[in-house]
Amino acid sequence: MIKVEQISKSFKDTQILYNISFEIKNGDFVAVMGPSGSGKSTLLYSISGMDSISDGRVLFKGINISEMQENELSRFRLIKMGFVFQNPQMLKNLSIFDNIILPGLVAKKKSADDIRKRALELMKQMEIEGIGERDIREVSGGQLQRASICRAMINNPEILFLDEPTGSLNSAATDQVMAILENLNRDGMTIMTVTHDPRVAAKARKVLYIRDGQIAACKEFSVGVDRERELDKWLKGFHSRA
Ligand SMILES: Nc1ncnc2c1ncn2[C@@H]1O[C@H](COP(=O)(O)OP(=O)(O)OP(=O)(O)O)[C@@H](O)[C@H]1O
Repeated sequence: MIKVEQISKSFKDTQILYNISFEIKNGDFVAVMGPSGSGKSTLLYSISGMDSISDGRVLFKGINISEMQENELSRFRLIKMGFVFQNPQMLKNLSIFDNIILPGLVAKKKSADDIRKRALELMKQMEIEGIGERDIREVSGGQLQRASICRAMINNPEILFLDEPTGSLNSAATDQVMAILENLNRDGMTIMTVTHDPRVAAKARKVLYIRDGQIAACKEFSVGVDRERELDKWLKGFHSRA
């Protein structure tokens, strides 16, 4: 689905990403791990076109998104990609429900009725049916994050990008978000998430370890293995080589 070809990224004179290449296949679940400041978020934003790249290219189903003009790219992102951040970026003057449907109304791909139906379906799936009319300050962090996932899914994107989706959540809320991601991926959603949490990464099928702006290692889990154990072993070995 996404081919990342030798991308580099600099902010002014500082190079952050070096010559990164990899592929995200349809239905993949990729977790990006690595030390703080290694370039994980920059990688996510560079691949998704939220940030420009300095070199290389990103192909989304063969389309070179690195060459798109900003207005074309923002429409492309709105329709094809869903985004979830560590701190849910919801509008304060809208209810939870209105926040969820907003990208649907902006995209105008479906009628307002269909968008509302889709929102209700998603809220049911994420088990937050009852909170639609609430203000965003009247729900828990976990509920708000689940609402952000609904919002990210409202236009039926082809890929979901998440940046530390559980970073501000307690352990129960983290479990719920992890279960949601696992279910979405099982239903065919392609997912790429940046995470510090090995439990979240263990839900992925593939883990990229970024160090100093490069892919230092990549782990693909075989079917049926205890992923948490495998990942723990892999990360320990990796840290000892560091
Ligand atoms: N807009 C920006 N302008 C300049 N430098 C930036 C910008 N965004 C990120 N950086 C720098 O790029 C480097 C990588 O940042 P990035 O946020 O990608 O790291 P990360 O691996 O996601 O870190 P963390 O795990 O702490 O979130 C850091 O040194 C950061 O200071």
